Amino acid sequence: MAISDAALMMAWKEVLAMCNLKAGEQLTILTSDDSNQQIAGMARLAAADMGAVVTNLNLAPMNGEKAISRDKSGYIGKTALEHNKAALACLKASDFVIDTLQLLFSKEQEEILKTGARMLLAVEPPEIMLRMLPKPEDKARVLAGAKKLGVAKKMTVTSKAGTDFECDLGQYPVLTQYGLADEPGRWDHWPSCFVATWPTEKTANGTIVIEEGDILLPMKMYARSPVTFTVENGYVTKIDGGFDAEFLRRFMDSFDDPEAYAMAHVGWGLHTRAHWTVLGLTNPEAQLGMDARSFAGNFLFSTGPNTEAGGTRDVPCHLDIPLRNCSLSLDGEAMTKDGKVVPAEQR
Ligand SMILES: O=c1ccc(O)c[nH]1
Repeated sequence: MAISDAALMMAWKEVLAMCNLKAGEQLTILTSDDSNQQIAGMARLAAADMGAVVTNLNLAPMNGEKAISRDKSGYIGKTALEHNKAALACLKASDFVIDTLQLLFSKEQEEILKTGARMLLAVEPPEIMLRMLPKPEDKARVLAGAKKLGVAKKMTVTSKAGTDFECDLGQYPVLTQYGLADEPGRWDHWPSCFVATWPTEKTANGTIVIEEGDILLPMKMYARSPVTFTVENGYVTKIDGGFDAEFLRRFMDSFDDPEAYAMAHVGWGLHTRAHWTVLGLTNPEAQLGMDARSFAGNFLFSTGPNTEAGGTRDVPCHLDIPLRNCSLSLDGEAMTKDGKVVPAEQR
C-alpha cells in the first residue's frame, strides 16, 4: 500500500531526530537516477524543516551493463564516487549523509565515515520503512546482542536440517544495525535490526544446510529444495543440491573471482516487525529484502566482501542468506534456539 508524502515526511523527522540531527548540520541526500524520489524528496523537506543545511547530490547510475541482477545488492561496492572527487568531497564535508544510491561495501563509504559523518542507507520502499520504523527497543535488543558478540571467541550454528557450522571471532568488529545513524562515524540502514560480525579469517568451517523456504539474496528467491554449503578455512568449497544449488553456483561463478566464495558477515535477526513472508507478498524487484535479513531469530550468513568491517575484500558478489530454524550460540551460550531468539532473561 502506498504511503502519503505527509506520513513519510513525518517519519523522516522522527528518524532524523533519533539520529540526533541538529539545526545547522550539513546534510547531503545522495541520489541516483533510479532512487526512490519520494524517499529523497520527503527527506529533504524533513531535514530542511529541522534546520539542517541540505544538499542534493545526484550521481549517474553505473554497473548496469556489468550486473546480471537489477538488485542494488546484486553488484556491490563499485560506485560513481570512484572517479568523482567533487562528489566525494561534498560527502566527506557532510555531517550526515542520506544514501538512496547504496554505497554499501564501497571503499568510499568507509572514507566518508572516517570523517565522522553519519550515514543512513534508505533504499527500501516507504511502506517497508514505515512498518519497520526504528524504535529504541530495537536498538536495545541489538546492543545487548552486540555486547555478547563483542567478547565471544567462537560462534557455533546448528539445525535439525544438518547445519553444523563454527568460526572463531575477534578479528573483526561487530556490525550493529538498528536503523539509526545516531553517533559520529556510524553507518546504518533504515530499516534493519540485526547483529553480525565477520569470522576470523580461515576459521569458518562446517556445513550450512539451506532448507526449503530459506531465503536467497540478492536472488530474492525462497529455496525450493535443500542446498548444502561446505565451508572450509573461511571459504565455501562446495555447494550441493538441485536447481537452487546450481543457481547459486552459477551466479557466484559469473563474477569469476575466488573471493566471492569467502565467508562474510554471520549473525542473527532481531526485528520483531520484520516478516519472513514479505518477500512472497511484494514485488521482489521493488525491495532489497530487509525483512528477510532482519526477521527475529534468523541465522543470517553471507559471502564475499568484508570492506564494511575494515577488510580489503571488495568482490562485487555478495550473497545474504537468512536461515530459519537454526540454533546459534556464542561460546556455548544460546542466542537463538530452533529459529527463535532466546530472551536475555532465559540465557
Ligand atoms: O543492510 C544491509 C544490507 C545488506 C547487507 O549485507 C548488510 N546490511
